[in-house]
Amino acid sequence: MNILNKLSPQFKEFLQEEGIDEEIFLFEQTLRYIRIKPDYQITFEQLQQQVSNQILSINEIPTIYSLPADEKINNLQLYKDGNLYGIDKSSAAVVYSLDINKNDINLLEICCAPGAKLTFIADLLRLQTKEDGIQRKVFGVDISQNRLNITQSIVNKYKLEKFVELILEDGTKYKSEILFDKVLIDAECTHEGSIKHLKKYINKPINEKNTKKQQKNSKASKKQLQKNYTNTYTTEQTKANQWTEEDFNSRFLDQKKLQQIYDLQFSLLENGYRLLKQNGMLVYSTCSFSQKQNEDQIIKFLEQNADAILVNPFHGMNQQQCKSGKIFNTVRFDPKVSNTGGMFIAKIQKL
Ligand SMILES: C[S@@+](CC[C@H](N)C(=O)[O-])C[C@H]1O[C@@H](n2cnc3c(N)ncnc32)[C@H](O)[C@@H]1O
Repeated sequence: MNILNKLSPQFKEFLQEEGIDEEIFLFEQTLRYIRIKPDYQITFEQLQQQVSNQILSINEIPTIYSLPADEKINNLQLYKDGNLYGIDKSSAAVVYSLDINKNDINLLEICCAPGAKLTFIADLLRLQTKEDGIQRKVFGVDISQNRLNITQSIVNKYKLEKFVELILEDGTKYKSEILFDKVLIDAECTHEGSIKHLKKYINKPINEKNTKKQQKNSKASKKQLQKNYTNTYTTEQTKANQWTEEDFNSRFLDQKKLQQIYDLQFSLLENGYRLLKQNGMLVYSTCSFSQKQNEDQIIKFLEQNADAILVNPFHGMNQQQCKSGKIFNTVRFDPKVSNTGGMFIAKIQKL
């Protein structure tokens, strides 16, 4: 059955209002992506033998490879030993756009869990430290304890503890005594760019979408969240990517909740920028296709911050596989063009 027929009229309305082409949901991603630890010594022939004979090198981003979408990685020895990670190419590109180099000592990622980008950043810092002995760190802030627990276990698995500090905090309020060389804000968003995940939800029969157990969990975790935080609009289920119907509706269809997310994104941007050193770089990314959550946020931010300028996120990277955003110097990964999940990337320099 055509998946477009399964989208609810309200969801279609959301897509229309946000200027998102619903045909995007017809796209089937045929590739998945992996990352090899940057200093792990392995030849391409060995990767073909140990991972898949269909592995391909992604030339634009070092250490990233593609596999057919249905290849599993969990049983691979390289994965078990902590030398191989699963990461979408669009997420790897977000880290690549930070252009991490020897001058970067302290980095900050706000909205860091479950840590796909954070562990990539930490690996690149570890590599620099291996060369010159100078200790470096990425500070990861997230509002969800559950998701930070998952992040910590990934950090431990990949032995990156010395290069990562995790902080349970609202990213709009986080304060620090140091300013950061680079800041990544991988902002909470409506997530409809994660098409693979959204399709799983849309394809579920309606009675599976909102089981009693999920409803109960959802209520319990909502209470917990209300106890801990005041400004979040998501439940622990959505944060663990196990959406209930209620989560789905509130994420896309409730105008008040949508406004809350726009406000949250802008406050994250403001706070991240406040924590950035002069001449430092801030990258803002979301996995939403929505202009209101992407370009509009950046335009408003630039209007209010005279010392902020937009710079090209891809210092020399071949941009054939992604599209320009709706304003100059921003980038969009459009699944139909890039064979990845959706992603928006903007890079701002503080003059
Ligand atoms: C898109 S996910 C981040 C993915 C992550 N950067 C990665 O690459 O694995 C968004 C995250 O924002 C977090 N979040 C939501 N509201 C927040 C807030 N006010 N402060 C900090 N984190 C928040 C959520 O808990 C969630 O983990």
